[in-house]
Amino acid sequence: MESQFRTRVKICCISSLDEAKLALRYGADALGLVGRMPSGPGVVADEIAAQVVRATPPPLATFMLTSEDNVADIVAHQQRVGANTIQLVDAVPTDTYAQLRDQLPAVKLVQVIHVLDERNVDEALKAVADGVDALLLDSGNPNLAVKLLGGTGRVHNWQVSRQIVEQSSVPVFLAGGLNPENVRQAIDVVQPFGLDICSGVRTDGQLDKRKLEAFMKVVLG
Ligand SMILES: O=C(O)c1ccccc1N[C@@H]1O[C@H](COP(=O)(O)O)[C@@H](O)[C@H]1O
Repeated sequence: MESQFRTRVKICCISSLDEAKLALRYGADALGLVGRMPSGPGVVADEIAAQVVRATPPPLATFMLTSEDNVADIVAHQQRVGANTIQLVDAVPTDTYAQLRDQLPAVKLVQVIHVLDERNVDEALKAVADGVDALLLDSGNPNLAVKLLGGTGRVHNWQVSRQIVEQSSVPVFLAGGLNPENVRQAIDVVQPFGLDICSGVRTDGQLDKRKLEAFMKVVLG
């Protein structure tokens, strides 16, 4: 993206209609609904995710996080939830994006890249070349025996993320360990299109109004 009006915010790990309303009241542009995962704190039942999707007005986005890696399972997940955006949290075969576009033409595709080192720059640019609508750079490690695909509460190497932002022709979201204290620096260093946050605005797993307000104040001014 050459320019942006302001940094967009996705509030992730939404677990109820009340959390969705709170996030939207404080200015969220998108809500994240975490599907079944091998690990992580943010999973919500498909029925609740579908309720949140139905209650979310345009032009706001609903991101369905899926760890499924075959097209039929991803499409089935989307049809249960109805989200307008699919966030693929694991690597998928090259032709997956084209097949998803055929079957779900109105749904946007966001590929997560787990930033470990500079090799992830090529991985990110390949996903762009293969046809994703946006990238989301998160912390985690998909190479572990039990995959760590997000929701870590940890930051990664933002210099690598900055390189990806500079070279990507599609919008890039930054995630991983963001909070009200470090988000200003994250924006300055990485200059992402959008931010994505889960644990940094939560207390004991619940969306925390004070942390959310503090986070949004830094981002939106
Ligand atoms: O939250 C989870 O349980 C989760 C599990 C597997 C993949 C992604 C998950 N959440 C995503 O992780 C980012 C970063 O979380 P955090 O801010 O570091 O806690 C979050 O925004 C979700 O997109």
